[in-house]
Amino acid sequence: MDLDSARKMISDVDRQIVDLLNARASLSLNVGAAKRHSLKEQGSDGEPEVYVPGQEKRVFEKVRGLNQGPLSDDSVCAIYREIMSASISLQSDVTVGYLGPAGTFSHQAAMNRFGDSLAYVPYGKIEDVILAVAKEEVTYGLVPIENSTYGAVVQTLDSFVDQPQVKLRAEVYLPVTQSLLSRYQLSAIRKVYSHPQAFGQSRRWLDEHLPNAARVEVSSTAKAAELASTENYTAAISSEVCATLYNLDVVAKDVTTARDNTTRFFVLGQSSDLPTGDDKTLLMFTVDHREPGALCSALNVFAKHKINQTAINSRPSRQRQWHYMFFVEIIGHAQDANVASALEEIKSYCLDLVVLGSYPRQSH
Ligand SMILES: O=C(O)C(=O)C[C@]1(C(=O)O)C=C[C@@H](O)C=C1
Repeated sequence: MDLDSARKMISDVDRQIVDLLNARASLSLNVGAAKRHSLKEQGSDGEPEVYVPGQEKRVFEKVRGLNQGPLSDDSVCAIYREIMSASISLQSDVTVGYLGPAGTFSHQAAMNRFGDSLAYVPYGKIEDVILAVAKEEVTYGLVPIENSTYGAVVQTLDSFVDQPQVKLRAEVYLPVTQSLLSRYQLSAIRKVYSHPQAFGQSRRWLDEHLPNAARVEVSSTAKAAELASTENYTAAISSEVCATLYNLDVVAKDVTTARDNTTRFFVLGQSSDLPTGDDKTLLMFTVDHREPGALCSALNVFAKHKINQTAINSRPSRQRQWHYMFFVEIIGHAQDANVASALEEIKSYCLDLVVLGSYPRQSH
């Protein structure tokens, strides 16, 4: 086939693609209308949930299965990410809050999950993102919950204690590579800015290569890059995206201690999604520590109902001295029969129990 004929045929296919995209978009408007109608029938005049992670997971699985190439599955999914992003924005003006400024890993995770068609709102602190969701200032919020190298993000856990009404809607995994960014050579760097999590993930590299540089903690890795772009003899542990955004050089690429360094985020909203058959649930509770074995009795309830626990974290309760808030993640949806009965039973061992939400399990 010659060049002109190939381009002519591409142009014909483009016409069909645009028609099909718009046919799909019209159906998405029908979906939006149907959601509103069913809410009204239930007696609510609230706004329906536009972002439905369970349905998106089904769409991605479906298109992967349909794909015969030559496009890779990842390319097809990236295109579908944008199709569904546009579909969400047609149904409603959705805003997503994240820990800013632009270029943070939270920003990248939010863009990966929601695509280009939505409005993103940066906040200075994780607490402020969660508060913005609680006050319905934004439709959804995205916050980091744990890093595979450095562990739990305690600001997020503590903010759940302060805003227990927000609901988890989805989980997102993002591979994270930290780099040293600066306008200076390694030997000239006197001070390094970063977020405590990023310092934790690259401590060994810094001990070895910049043992005498002061380490100054700031609210995000993007903020660190912003500071390194203005202050003399400084550097930032940050992402390569920030090198471009803040006009810095990548002095050392990938200074992260562990390979496969990954951060997990939660998407927060006003409600959780319906069960998909492959979900996880995060609970938060305190137990009366004067009762011998109280925590053990509570956790045993899950074993009894054959429910797998995937994570446990604790934080000081900040209400009763030497009491702890436990965060337990289990396999299953709060509406699954076995989980619902376990939750009923566990209440008798807990001083307070909050189901923070259920969300479709994502591979990572
Ligand atoms: O099925 C829905 O609930 C939709 O809103 C449609 C749709 C899609 O375009 O496929 C769009 C957004 C949701 O997050 C999931 C799917």
